Amino acid sequence: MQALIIGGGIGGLAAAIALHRSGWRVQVLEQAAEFTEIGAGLSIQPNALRALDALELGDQVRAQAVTDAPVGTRRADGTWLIRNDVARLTRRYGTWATLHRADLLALLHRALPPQTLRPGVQVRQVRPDGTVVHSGGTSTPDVVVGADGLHSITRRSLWPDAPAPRYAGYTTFRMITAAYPVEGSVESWGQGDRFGYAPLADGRIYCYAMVTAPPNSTGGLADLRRRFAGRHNPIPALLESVEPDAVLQHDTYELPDLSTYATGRVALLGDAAHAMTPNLGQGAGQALEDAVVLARSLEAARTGDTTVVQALRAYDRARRPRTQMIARRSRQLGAMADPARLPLAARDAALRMAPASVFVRSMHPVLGWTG
Ligand SMILES: Cc1cc2nc3c(=O)[nH]c(=O)nc-3n(C[C@H](O)[C@H](O)[C@H](O)COP(=O)(O)OP(=O)(O)OC[C@H]3O[C@@H](n4cnc5c(N)ncnc54)[C@H](O)[C@@H]3O)c2cc1C
Repeated sequence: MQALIIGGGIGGLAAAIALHRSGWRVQVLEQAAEFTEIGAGLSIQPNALRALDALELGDQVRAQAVTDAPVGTRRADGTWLIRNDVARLTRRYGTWATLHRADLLALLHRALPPQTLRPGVQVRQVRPDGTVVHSGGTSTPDVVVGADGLHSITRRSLWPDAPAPRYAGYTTFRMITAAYPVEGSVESWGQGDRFGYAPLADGRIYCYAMVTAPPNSTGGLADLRRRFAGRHNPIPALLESVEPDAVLQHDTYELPDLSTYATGRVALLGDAAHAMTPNLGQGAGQALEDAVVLARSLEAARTGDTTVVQALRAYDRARRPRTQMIARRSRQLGAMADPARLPLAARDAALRMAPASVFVRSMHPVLGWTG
């Protein structure tokens, strides 16, 4: 039984590992000449780490990550909005981790035999019968997995009526600064903007900012330094140490809910199925969960106990409600930061009325995945 995976990002490589381990012949087609990730950090929440454990990669991730750093949320003046008891959180939900995206991708890449990976091959069309037309010819595998991201050609080929990605209302900046002492993994909420920082294992700091703005309207590092100049420490210092070409800036899009993640012998996975806003740090985590569940659903098809079509329907039933719930919660959390929707005073009052941690509470069913 042969599985063809379109896209070699975190989701595609994780799916390839899960399917390869359960006995499928796997090919990953990746349009880029190499399997690479952008220069940014990644939060691995407890549920995502459990999915990596299911792929037998959790310990390698823990070894390369900062785990269970103190987490909290500050107001723009530096006073604490939420300060979490990390020991309690870890006991309740499991370990948190932050690592460099490239380290995670390299680790996934190493777990696959080289002959499964085909970089430099671009998919041009996926036909309803599961035939994949690409720059290297055509392929007719037993199952096709579209793990090709927000602008998925798999989705555009076979879900022609699916709604287009929509603008989430803010620009996102990501950067890695030089080593700097920080108190843990912190988010600072201002009016219409947020700034986050978290240590990486080598002492450097992964930073991100989200600024409410119309699309194509914000102007790079200079803008960012001006905007956060009066913010509490260490934010201005972190921004001073950033090299201009280390800043990744892009308008943030999310995918409206699809009515199914599977059609015939083709399934969507990761951002191709459910690209979500980054507020809960769950997009890659959900792609990892998808990969584990997809391989389990397809196991019965590999052994002949069910058909691929039925197995992919089971995958869709298992994954769509959860991923769409998480996308909704992530959107709601992002809306709290938008002063046009919730003025600052009302937001802080709402947060004060929920003293434990609205963030952790909103994440409770999200983190609770047991596979
Ligand atoms: C600002 C920001 C911060 C985030 N932070 C976090 C976080 O902390 N934690 C977390 O869990 N998630 C986070 N996410 C979400 C996470 O980055 C994504 O959900 C995840 O990377 C999606 O992985 P993927 O493999 O589904 O898609 P992608 O990473 O988009 O990979 C798709 C791959 O398919 C390839 N491809 C596309 N089209 C074709 C084609 N036609 N032919 C062949 N190959 C093709 C692409 O080149 C690419 O390699 C964040 C997202 C953003 C925007």
